[in-house]
Amino acid sequence: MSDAIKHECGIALIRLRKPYQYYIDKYETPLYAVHKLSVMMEKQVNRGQDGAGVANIKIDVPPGKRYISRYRSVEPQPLTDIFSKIHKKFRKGLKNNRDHVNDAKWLQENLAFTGEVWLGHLRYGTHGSNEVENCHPMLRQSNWRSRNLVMAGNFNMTNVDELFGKLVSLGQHPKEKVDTVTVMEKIGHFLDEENQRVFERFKGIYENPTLSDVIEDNIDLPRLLYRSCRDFDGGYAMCGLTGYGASFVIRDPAGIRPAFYYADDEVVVVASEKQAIKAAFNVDYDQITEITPGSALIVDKNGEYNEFPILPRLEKRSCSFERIYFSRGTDPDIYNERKQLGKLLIPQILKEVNYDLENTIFSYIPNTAETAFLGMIEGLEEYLAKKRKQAIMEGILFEADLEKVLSFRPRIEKLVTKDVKSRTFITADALRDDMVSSVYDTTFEVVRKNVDTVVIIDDSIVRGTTLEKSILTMLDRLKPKKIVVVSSAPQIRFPDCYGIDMSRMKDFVAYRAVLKLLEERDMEYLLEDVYTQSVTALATKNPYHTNYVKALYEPFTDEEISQKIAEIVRPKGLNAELSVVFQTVENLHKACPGHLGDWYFTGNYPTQGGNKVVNKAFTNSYEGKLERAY
Ligand SMILES: O=P(O)(O)OC[C@H]1O[C@H](OP(=O)(O)OP(=O)(O)O)[C@H](O)[C@@H]1O
Ligand SMILES: NC(=O)CC[C@H](N)C(=O)O
Repeated sequence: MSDAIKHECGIALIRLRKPYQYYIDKYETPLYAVHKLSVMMEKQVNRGQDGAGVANIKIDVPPGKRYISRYRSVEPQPLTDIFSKIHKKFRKGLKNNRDHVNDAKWLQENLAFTGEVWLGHLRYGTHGSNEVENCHPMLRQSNWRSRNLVMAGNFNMTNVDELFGKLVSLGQHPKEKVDTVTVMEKIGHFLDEENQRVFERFKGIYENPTLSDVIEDNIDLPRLLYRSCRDFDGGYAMCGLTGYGASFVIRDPAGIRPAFYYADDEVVVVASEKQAIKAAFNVDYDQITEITPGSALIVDKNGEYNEFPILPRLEKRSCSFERIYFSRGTDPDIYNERKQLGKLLIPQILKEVNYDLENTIFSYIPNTAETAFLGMIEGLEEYLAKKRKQAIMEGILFEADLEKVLSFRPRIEKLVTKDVKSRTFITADALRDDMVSSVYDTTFEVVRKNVDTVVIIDDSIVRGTTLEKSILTMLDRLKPKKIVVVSSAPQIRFPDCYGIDMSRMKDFVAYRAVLKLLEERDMEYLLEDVYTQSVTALATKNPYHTNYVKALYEPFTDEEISQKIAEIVRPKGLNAELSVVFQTVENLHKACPGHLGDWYFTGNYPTQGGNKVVNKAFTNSYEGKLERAY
């Protein structure tokens, strides 16, 4: 049994900018923020199904009263679990106090989850087990309000071990090695220092408890974030709430992980996907802004907000896999990009079916690939329109021929149905084989036996399990002459380490194809060369400069690798001819020009840590180790 491939997480932050009473009066409910946060989180369930958490901070609560509330859950439906608990708290609290239902002061004094600052998180764990203790938001508590920190993030650092080492060298004694704790401790350490710095500055001028307020007003969050994050190497959108109610979201300098925000005079909200903000607040898309890479959106204690540049920006390399598969496809930009991905594949597909559209049926593997399929059909229509024009321009003599040309439509069928609306990709490998083989169903009596070619598009082929364990055998029962599998993503060749947790080389069917090619062509010495180079580099102080693994792919063309992939995923006993067509990296960039992060396809990592991870992933695989590379 091996680990599951994991994804990124989802974040949702809401800051109420008006007094709590305002929302009760205007929206006639004390649960305005609860409702909005639950919608934002529901719309991001695609980003995390391992667990979830919600934290809430009340600003300006008198000493002795609780002001931080939090629920986390790893139940099968964590959001339902959390939000039903919050609702229950309200029901219980108001049971004998119905008169107070619209009384903000009473509610804030007597009930949890009535604060102004909200943080929600959906988790796909990448570090640490799937237990409630590892769910975000995490708390770093103190009796000094301004030293409290609540954190949640969508992140993966390539250098967590180094970061952990630095904490130890600072004299800390962390009780855990979970990456979220490491990152939070780092920010927490500098929050403590910042508190101390401001305290030293004002201690002779103000007396306690005024001094505490002065500290809160003078904490320099951009400075503290710079000091904390300058050593981070990875992809991240990290959210933090301070005990006094200021909040921040900092995004990595290459913009690898997504983060968007919207603000008006009532709220400031942040989410990993635009669609979550749109669904909860129904604002225009052009009012939703991307947080600038390397910057932090900071909302102060008074609700004033601003973006601050924190770290030197790197070339923008936002994750393209978000666009291809991961994010919700209802975001209009993503929808169009996915359609474009399908459309751009048309020349390769036509070639593969010998331009014989009469004997070709087009279909898709649900769910994500549906949009690329629509684009593919649009591309076919455009191709046919050109053909018709050409026929007319060239002058067709017989009416029947012209009729045929004009009325011809591509043959589109829904051949595959997915019975469960869940993502198999994130299921543990051992369970996934079973799940994948039973989750799809197929339509019979549409394909003309031994005559038709079936072209079927999927968004991506990673391990090839979906094809091998299910789709191909199923389609073969329809007795097509040939099956052409089309991937709207290029070949996934290199590990990801910035969010989508694909860290083992042998998981990738493209890598397995290359191993076979090397073996067949007596070129296995290349493996040894790359191993020696990687081991040598990893032993030095600077293992970051080269991705040696690229050299293994270089001797082969994309087509040779695709052909070998087709051989590998071909189930025993398959009768149809089989070929696999992948998107080119060039066309991927054309379709998603704002998201040029393509390291899993090209090996060009957006931060230096990536090269170390890939070399390590390779040496692990070469030595037969199953452990992760970062
Ligand atoms: O090559 P593999 O390793 O099998 O992975 C790729 C498959 O995994 C995903 O399906 P999933 O069921 O997760 O999601 P979807 O319904 O959103 O397409 C994706 O859409 C591909 O079909
Ligand atoms: N997918 C993520 O962003 C994971 C966050 C963090 N690495 C965790 O495992 O909890």
